[in-house]
Amino acid sequence: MDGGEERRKRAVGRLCSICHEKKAALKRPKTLDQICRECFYAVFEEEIHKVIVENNLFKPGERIAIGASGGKDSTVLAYVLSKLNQEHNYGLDLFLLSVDEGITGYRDDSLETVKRNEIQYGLPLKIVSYKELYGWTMDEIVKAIGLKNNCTFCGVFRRQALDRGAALLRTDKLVTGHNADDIAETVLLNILRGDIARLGRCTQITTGEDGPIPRCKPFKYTYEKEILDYFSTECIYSPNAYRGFAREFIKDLEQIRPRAILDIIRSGENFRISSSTKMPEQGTCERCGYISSQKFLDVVNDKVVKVGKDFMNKSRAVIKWCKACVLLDGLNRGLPKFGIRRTKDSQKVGEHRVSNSETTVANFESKQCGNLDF
Ligand SMILES: Nc1ncnc2c1ncn2[C@@H]1O[C@H](COP(=O)(O)OP(=O)(O)OP(=O)(O)O)[C@@H](O)[C@H]1O
Repeated sequence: MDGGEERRKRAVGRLCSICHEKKAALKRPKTLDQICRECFYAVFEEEIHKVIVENNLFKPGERIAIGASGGKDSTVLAYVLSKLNQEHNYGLDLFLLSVDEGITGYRDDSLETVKRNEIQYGLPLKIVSYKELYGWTMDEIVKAIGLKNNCTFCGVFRRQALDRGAALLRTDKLVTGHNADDIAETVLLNILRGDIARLGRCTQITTGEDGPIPRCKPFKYTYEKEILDYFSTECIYSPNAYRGFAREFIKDLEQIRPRAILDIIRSGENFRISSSTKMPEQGTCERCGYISSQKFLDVVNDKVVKVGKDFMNKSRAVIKWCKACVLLDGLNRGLPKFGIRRTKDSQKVGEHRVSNSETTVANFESKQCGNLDF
């Protein structure tokens, strides 16, 4: 093609800026390049491969659980990861891991998608359910607690359920389909909540290396818009989640300036956390015995106890419980708001205190749908 012909085709504004042959089918939000579908698939997969290699996400021989919700992100992740694993000989053993929260009309539908993916991609599937792990479905929890705080239960239980499922599969890592938009939203939410500890963690591509199972986000730099194979299913129990407002805000910013999503992630990455900032404790829950990478709560009869204080001079024993156990205990005792309600005693940002006649819990954070630190 001579220069004049090429310019003419470009002037039409419809030719793929990569192959210069086919009609452009979409405009990439990151680069604003107009490209054809075939080139899009190729660059999309190539970028994920680059992220995996440059960040040393996997080692040959590792067993990897893919958090498979049946939504668009994790479905695309399962497909792309199994493709790249074969094409580039990563040498990974891949598994689909699904958590059934027990949400009728939502997760039961998307689990059908995961079951289809099991067959299509030839990846073994493990499903763990809230009912079998905690004795409650989300439908039952919502009946007990209402719609306001149910996202806290769902987020805390899901996080632990994924860890437990990954342990059952004996996997070395868990990957999730969190994308660039999710991470930008989380950066904003953590800033809005003044949660510096989580802000530091939420932009890391791999987290929890000191916990039960490291988690990776291969889609950290991938725009939601570009994650195709779309199965848009918004959770029926989270219509008003605070995260939704952050999401809308990010979408508005993206309209004005498509790079805004990557810029917010970069801002989060560049925040420096002061060495005096107190980070959440990690360890083993003394109730369920499960290692948790989440913040632990100190529970003492009738006493307000702050995490990290010296307990030697206290007369009664301190029990360290993970968040899932505190929430579950509240549910089982008919106190569904236990571990959630904010009281006027709470003074620090993000510190919630819940009291009843037996127990007092400090430093407990109520969060809306989606963990703020994944
Ligand atoms: N029930 C679940 N079972 C297994 N993994 C899950 C489940 N829910 C969420 N995940 C994992 O966490 C990631 C982020 O979940 P989130 O609920 O934010 O959904 P999302 O951004 O809509 O992603 P998706 O489109 O994959 O559902 C998912 O991509 C998936 O890897």
